[in-house]
Amino acid sequence: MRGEIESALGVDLFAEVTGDERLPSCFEVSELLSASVAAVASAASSLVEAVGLASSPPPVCVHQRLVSLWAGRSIHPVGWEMPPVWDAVAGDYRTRDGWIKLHTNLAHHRRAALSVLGVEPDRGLVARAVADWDAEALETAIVDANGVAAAMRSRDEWLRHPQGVAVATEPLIAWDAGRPGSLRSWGGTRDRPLAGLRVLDLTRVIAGPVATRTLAGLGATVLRIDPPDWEEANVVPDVTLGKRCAHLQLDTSEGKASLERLLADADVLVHGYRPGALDGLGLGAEARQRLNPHLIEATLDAYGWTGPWAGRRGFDSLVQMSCGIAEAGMTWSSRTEPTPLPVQALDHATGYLMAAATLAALCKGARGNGIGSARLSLARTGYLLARHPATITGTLGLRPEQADLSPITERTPWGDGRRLRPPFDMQGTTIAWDSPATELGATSATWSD
Ligand SMILES: CC(C)(COP(=O)(O)OP(=O)(O)OC[C@H]1O[C@@H](n2cnc3c(N)ncnc32)[C@H](O)[C@@H]1OP(=O)(O)O)[C@@H](O)C(=O)NCCC(=O)NCCSC(=O)C(=O)O
Repeated sequence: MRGEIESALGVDLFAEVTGDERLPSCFEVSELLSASVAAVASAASSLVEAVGLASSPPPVCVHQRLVSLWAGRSIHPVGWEMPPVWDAVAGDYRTRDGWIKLHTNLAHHRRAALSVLGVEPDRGLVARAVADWDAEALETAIVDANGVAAAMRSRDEWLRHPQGVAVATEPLIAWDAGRPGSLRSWGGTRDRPLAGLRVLDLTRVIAGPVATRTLAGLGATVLRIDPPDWEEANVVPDVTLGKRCAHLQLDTSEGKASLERLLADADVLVHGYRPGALDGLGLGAEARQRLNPHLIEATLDAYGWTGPWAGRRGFDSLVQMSCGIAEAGMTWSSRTEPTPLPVQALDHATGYLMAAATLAALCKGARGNGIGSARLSLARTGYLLARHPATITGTLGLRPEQADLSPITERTPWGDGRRLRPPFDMQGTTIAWDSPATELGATSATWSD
């Protein structure tokens, strides 16, 4: 696993991983997460050397227990509660011939699923309606209605499916051809290597936001943009740590002009709208390059960049259903219903790998080797994990102990909280977040107040 990540990234994974506690799974989930964070740590250390902040890459150390805990909830509220992870309808339902997962956390996706099923948002009504469908037919109908759902497939079925075939031929990290050019000097320090680096964040829910949260932990200024009506209450306290978050209506001329100004002054763009969505907003690759020839990009999608499902909306939990992970979990655990990974590991690993790819691209640029951008997908990360069945049964639960938590109280808009300690260390650098988690749209759409 480390070897594949190393060659995809083009950086030696020299970070030491400490601890051997593992999450329970039939796949090497904790190993995947640790290797992805080792990629971040190793690339960050290489960057410190590349930009002349140290004469050699500083030692880096990854804490497997903390990495695994970060894949659950990273904030531990004091006197308040995190909203539930799932809305009232989301979940696995029995079809005539198998299982389907409905992802209905976002209101427009819920409307799409319910309109296909022709029922009100009630689990019992949904279950009765789903039972009259075949899984793939319902999946297709919901996707055609711009919703999100995934039928449960076995790994063999996925490897034979045209999308599974396409994903298997994609690289873990697809680098573009690169272009000549130099980076703007952002003025990082040994303590905070990314201080002054501007990261524009057009990502949602977990995977992309984990990438930008990781860069913020190294000192980057991260500005996240969302449409004014976008809401992800169940993950916001976890993923907005260290970021500025602003609203922009990008399909208006003022909103687009604001984004163009932000893009022109950015160093990095991390995005996770569906492929083609930025083009639809008049901000396709050429336009972005014209606005900012120095811009490094890291992008993700759900199901890969080639094949019939390239462009399909998706989430980690759906990709796990499609690619055989939920079915393998069911057999392994002797349960009678789809059994996903104990955490949304495809999201977290893909997010860390996007952060690592950004750091590797900065390294390359700093060494005068041009400007490059990377593309990743949840499905390709899933393909990596599914080839690594666990040989040791993990037992780690997701409840942290006091020693796992930072002693500092984080003051959030929802109340005080304690954040997990950082999942890795780098000698001479403070891994920390300069601001607490915040509501979406809380700041102005500018690089500073
Ligand atoms: C997350 C999504 C499922 C959300 O789907 P959708 O709600 O249908 O969003 P889309 O990205 O397709 O965007 C819908 C449309 O809104 C437009 N759009 C986007 N932002 C704006 C703003 N600020 N203003 C105006 N319009 C906007 C965008 O251009 C699209 O236009 P049109 O193109 O004209 O429709 C999808 O973005 C996606 O599959 N992303 C790639 C994978 C990913 O990041 N998944 C979430 C992480 S996984 C995860 O965290 C998890 O498992 O949990």
